[in-house]
Amino acid sequence: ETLGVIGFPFSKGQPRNGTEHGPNVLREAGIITSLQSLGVNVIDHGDIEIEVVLRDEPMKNVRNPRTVAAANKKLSDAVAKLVKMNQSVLALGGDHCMAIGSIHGHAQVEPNLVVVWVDAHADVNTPLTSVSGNIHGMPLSFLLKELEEFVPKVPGFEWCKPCLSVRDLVYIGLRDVDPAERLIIEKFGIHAYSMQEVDKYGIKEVVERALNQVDPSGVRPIHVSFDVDAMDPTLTPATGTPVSGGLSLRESFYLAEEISNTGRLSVLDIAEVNPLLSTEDKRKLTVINTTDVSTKFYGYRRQGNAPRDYELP
Ligand SMILES: N/C(=N\O)NCCC[NH3+]
Ligand SMILES: [Mn+2]
Ligand SMILES: [Mn+2]
Repeated sequence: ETLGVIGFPFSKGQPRNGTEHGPNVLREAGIITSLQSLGVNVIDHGDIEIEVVLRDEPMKNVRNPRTVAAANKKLSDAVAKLVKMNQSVLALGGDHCMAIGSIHGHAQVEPNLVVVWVDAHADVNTPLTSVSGNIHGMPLSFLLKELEEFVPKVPGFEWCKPCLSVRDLVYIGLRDVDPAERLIIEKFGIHAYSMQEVDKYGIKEVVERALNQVDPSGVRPIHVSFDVDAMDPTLTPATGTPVSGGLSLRESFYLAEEISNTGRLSVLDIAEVNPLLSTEDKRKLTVINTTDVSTKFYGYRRQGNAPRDYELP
C-alpha cells in the first residue's frame, strides 16, 4: 500500500514562528527515506501552498482566523483526495491547527474514523473559552459535533462542518489541560488518558483501553494526531509549549507499534515541531526522535522485521 506524505508548512495557529519549517526539517532528517527503507511505498506530495490572507483581523480573540481556515481547507481537500485514492497519509506540520484540515478531510472519505489524540494538551478550547485566541489550542472544537452549539461562526471556516463525535475521540498523554477543557472532557465523557493514567496503568493498558473504547470491534480507520509535545521535552525540546513529565521514547515507540499492529492506521499528523525554538543539537534530537517514532507507526519493529517472501539461503 502507498503512504502519501503532505507537508503543512504553517505557524499561524499560534504565535511562535518556526513551525512552518517543520515539514522541511523532518524531510532533511530523512523521514521519507527512513520510511522507504521499511519497504513502504512512500510518495512525497510536497507542501500545501499557504496563502496569506490580508487584513486577517481577529474575530473576538481568535487570531488569524481566515489564514488558518484557508490553509486548512486546502489540507482537507488534499487529505481527502489521497485517502480516496486508498493512500495512507502522513501529514507533517506545522502547528496543531492542522488537525482541523487533516481530520475534516479524512472524515469526508472515512466518516467512520476514530481519533487518537496524542498530546500534552487537550486542544479543545472553543473560541469563547480560549484565553490565548491561538487556534492550535482549539482544533477539536471545530471538529466535534457536540460542541457545535458552543462554537461561534469564525470567518473563513464556513466549509468546516463538524465531523467527529466525542465518543470517537480518545486522548493519550495529557498533562496541561485548561479548566474549561476539563469541563468539556467531563461534560461529554471524552475518553482521556493523561500521564497520570499512563503512570497508573502503564502504556500497554492505556493503549489497549483507548483503542477498545473508541473501536471495540477493531474495524474502524484510525486517525492519529501526534503533537510532538506529548513526548518528554528532554526528547523533543524543539516545540512551542513543552511540558515536563511526558511520554518516554519507549512509551512512544510502544504506542506507535500497537497502532501499527492494528493495520488500520489511515492518517497520521505530526504537529508542533519548531526548529527555531532551540539550539541546533536540540533541533536534531527532536527530529531524530520524531522520525524514530514515525517508523514504528509504519512497521518498524524493535523485535526485528523478518524479510517478506524470502527463504533462508
Ligand atoms: N501545544 C499546544 N497544544 O497542543 N499548545 C496550545 C494549548 C494550550 N492550552
Ligand atoms: Mn496539540
Ligand atoms: Mn501540545
